[in-house]
Amino acid sequence: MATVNKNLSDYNKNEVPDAKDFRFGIVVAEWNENITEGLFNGAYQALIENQVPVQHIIRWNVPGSFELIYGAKKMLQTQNVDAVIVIGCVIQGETKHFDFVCEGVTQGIKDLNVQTDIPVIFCVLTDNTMQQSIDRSGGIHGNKGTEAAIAAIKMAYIRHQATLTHQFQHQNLLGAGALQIEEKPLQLEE
Ligand SMILES: Nc1c(NC[C@H](O)[C@H](O)[C@H](O)CO)[nH]c(=O)[nH]c1=O
Ligand SMILES: CC(=O)[C@@H](O)COP(=O)(O)O
Repeated sequence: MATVNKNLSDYNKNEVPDAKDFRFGIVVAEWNENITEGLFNGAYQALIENQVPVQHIIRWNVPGSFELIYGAKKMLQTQNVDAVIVIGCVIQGETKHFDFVCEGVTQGIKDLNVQTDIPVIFCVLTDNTMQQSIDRSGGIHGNKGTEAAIAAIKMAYIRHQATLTHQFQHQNLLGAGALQIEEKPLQLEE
């Protein structure tokens, strides 16, 4: 379904888990900041509306969407968060640079989702015109930042439930004697 057939800000609050105990990182690109600020506001308000305390939201800025990858990686490495939202707006210019930035960010954020245990939510507009970006950052098509925040809450909940399930299964196996605990000193990567 294309965005034109769905308002990005629409969501069913009854389907959103309780997010009061979750912590969220938001990395915001400064390129097209008139758009990325609108996306951030949509995400921030959606988190607050779903009981996320303001002190559980960490915001970092980066120069452009390509830097969202490194910013999100360092956020994951250094901050205690349950999900990260990356916010950017890439608009087609005269050259092929648009293609490479969009592909690079998409692949980079995908890689972080594969390589780390914390969900990273892709809130990057890749539009042909500024008007398309305006329409999707609080305009006629709603706010992709809102959509991203709800996705972040749902994915943080899925991660939390999966972790609990794994711990429960592990304890059961230990209790049944099916597992032996081997004490080894933690080896940190150089
Ligand atoms: N043209 C846009 C850019 N370009 C800048 C890159 O994202 C990057 O900062 C630069 O190549 C240095 O590494 N960034 C956007 O976010 N949006 C654009 O429309
Ligand atoms: C996505 C970009 O980097 C692009 O907006 C830059 O514009 P141009 O392709 O005209 O250099």
